[in-house]
Amino acid sequence: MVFYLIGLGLGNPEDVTVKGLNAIKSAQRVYLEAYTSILTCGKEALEEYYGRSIILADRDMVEQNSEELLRDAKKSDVAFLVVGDPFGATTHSDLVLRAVEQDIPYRVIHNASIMNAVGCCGLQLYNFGETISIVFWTDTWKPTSFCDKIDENLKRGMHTLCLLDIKVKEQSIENLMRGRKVFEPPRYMTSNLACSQLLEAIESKNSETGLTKETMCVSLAAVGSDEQKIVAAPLKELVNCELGPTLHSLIITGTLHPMELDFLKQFYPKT
Ligand SMILES: C[S@@+](CC[C@H](N)C(=O)[O-])C[C@H]1O[C@@H](n2cnc3c(N)ncnc32)[C@H](O)[C@@H]1O
Repeated sequence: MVFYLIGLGLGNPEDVTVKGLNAIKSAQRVYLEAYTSILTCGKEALEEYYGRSIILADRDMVEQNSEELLRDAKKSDVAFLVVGDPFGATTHSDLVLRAVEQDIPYRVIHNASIMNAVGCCGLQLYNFGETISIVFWTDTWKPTSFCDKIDENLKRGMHTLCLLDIKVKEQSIENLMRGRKVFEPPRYMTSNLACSQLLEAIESKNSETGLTKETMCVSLAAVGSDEQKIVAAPLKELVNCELGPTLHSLIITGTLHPMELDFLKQFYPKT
């Protein structure tokens, strides 16, 4: 039988493909990968639309306990659902390799990913350089290495897609030390926080080259859903723009083609 990796797309339960839905309906067990991305509609809305109950698969289950996931996949179909595309940003290659090792046939059913849906702001996908991740800073840990990657992209005139950190099933140091299995509420980084970390990073680097507070950036919220919102402004202004519900992504623009610029104008903040 088959281990299916099925992309759900980005917006609503209806974004699943017909092929994906058929595989979900025929699978004996259905898992939802629940730590690299989310659909804001929640698991219940998916269950209702698919007519199937869904088991949430956290990072531990996928990375440490894949036997459970792949259990019986030789005898019956198992579906592993991933928001976006199963190979968009987080590739889940490990899981596929474990299925291959166990001689379990697998099939991938693709869908839209944030990696290509960002084209909705009018920037050409061809003009993007390396994608980066911006992580939540702490009081004592403020990595700025992503600035070098942004500068590398800027030198070549390329745009930079910044994926923003997601923290689920985090434990406070205190609970961890006491061995208590109590988890913090999930956190999804907003574009405002990403912009403010970037501004602080620029200041700490004290450099006038590459990324500056004047650089034109684009924030995208809830792409693909009815709440989708896009705002384009210089970094120093974008930090204060309200985007609405997460998930958010941020783009630092490189050299803008006149048509890209024209397209972006519709997303300038209304004054
Ligand atoms: C690991 S990546 C997503 C991988 C997913 N498999 C895909 O193909 O889209 C997760 C990050 O992508 C961005 N993202 C995902 N969905 C988004 C959406 N609908 N709107 C804006 N940003 C999104 C956020 O920055 C989020 O933290």
